[in-house]
Amino acid sequence: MDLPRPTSSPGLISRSIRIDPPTFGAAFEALPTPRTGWSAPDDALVLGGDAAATITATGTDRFAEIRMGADELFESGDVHAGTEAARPRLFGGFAFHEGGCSGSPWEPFPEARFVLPRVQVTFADNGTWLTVNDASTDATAATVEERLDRERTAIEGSTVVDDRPPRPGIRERRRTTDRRAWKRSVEAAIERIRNGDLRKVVLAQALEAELAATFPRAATLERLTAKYPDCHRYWFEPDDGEAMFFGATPERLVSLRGRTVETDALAGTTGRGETPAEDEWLAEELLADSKNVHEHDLVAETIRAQLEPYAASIAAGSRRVRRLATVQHLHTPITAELDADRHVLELVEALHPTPAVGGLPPAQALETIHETEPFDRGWYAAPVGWIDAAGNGAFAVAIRSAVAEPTRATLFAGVGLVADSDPDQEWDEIQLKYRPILDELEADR
Ligand SMILES: C=C(O[C@H]1C=CC=C(C(=O)O)[C@@H]1O)C(=O)O
Repeated sequence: MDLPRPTSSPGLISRSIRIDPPTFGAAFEALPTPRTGWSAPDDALVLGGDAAATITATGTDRFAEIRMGADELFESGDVHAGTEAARPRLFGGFAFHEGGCSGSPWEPFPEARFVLPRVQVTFADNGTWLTVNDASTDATAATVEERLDRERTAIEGSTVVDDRPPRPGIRERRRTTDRRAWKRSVEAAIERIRNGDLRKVVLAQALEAELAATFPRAATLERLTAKYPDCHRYWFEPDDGEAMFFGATPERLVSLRGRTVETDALAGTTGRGETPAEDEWLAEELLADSKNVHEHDLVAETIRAQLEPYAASIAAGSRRVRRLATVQHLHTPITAELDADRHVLELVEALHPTPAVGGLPPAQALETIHETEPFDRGWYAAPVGWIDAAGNGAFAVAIRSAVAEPTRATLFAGVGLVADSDPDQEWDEIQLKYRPILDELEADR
């Protein structure tokens, strides 16, 4: 952890001011690297640049280590945030597996990494805010305020025009898993399920796309942000290298505010129709389909059971259909009141991986994933989100995601398998789940 701070230091100093709203592109380009971003249906759009503090961790204790680092960072501070959305928050995520992030394209990504942006632009309901955070020993209110003035000049004076470069186009595609290998893997998993020691497993694939032009970061993220307002959108540039992990996920892992918890069971999928009537028909069919309902209910029941040890009460809504741009999912919203004050990372650790991305029983499912998938999941399908000084936070499951390098993108998508899954249908479902990112890579026609 990189937090030099003697006891005499005031700790974290944070100052915010309201600024004239820059365009997304101007703010993104003006921010120092490595950049971080977060946007959710009930939250402001936050763009972060550089790090006032970076907390990393590895292994089974990674959740507790990040929490200890956050508690230390937030222990004392001189904070004038101006608005709630601009208060100091650590943004980051975890690897799916402990010991993950070994192979390409994950080398630059630690197993867990959270960043308090040094410079942050927050597009909130009550205006656009510029924030400077500093946790170094020589920081004073005066140096932070001077930096804020300089950053304001840089962002408001940014000459970046909002020219939205075209989508890059794809020169070549490479799959980690061809159709034959996929069929074999799915059949083996189904056999294990039928033999009784596994109830459900989520198997994923990766797709590497060589791009015909440089990946346009700002334009892609701006388009994803605008196109998926109902999803959690996120991006993380690691300290080293030129990679960026990003995506727009419909799946919330957990959010905690005070003692109120909100989470979602999201599993069971069908496509979108050509017309509203066809959409409706597909949705009705999904709600009545026993394979999808079983796949979904395993997730909803497990989330409830995982929350139970922490909750004074839990309530689940009715199973419904959540319609997204390219797919429709079965969705059960779940809320809980905690029995005591807790940190959001306790809940993240208890819930990850839900059977929407892992399986049941967890140990057998993870073993099947390890044995079957010929690539490293890295941060795919893992928790990404934020934590604040009070231990509140919001985390999403990083699906519908990719790692972008200057001229290459690696996309990830998975499907839940139960006893009566069909390999061909599951293959098609994976192709649909690549769409949100692929649509941003394929050349404009
Ligand atoms: C694992 C993924 O989706 C999960 C979330 C919703 C529906 C799912 C399904 O129906 O298989 C998956 O459990 C993915 O998109 O990579």
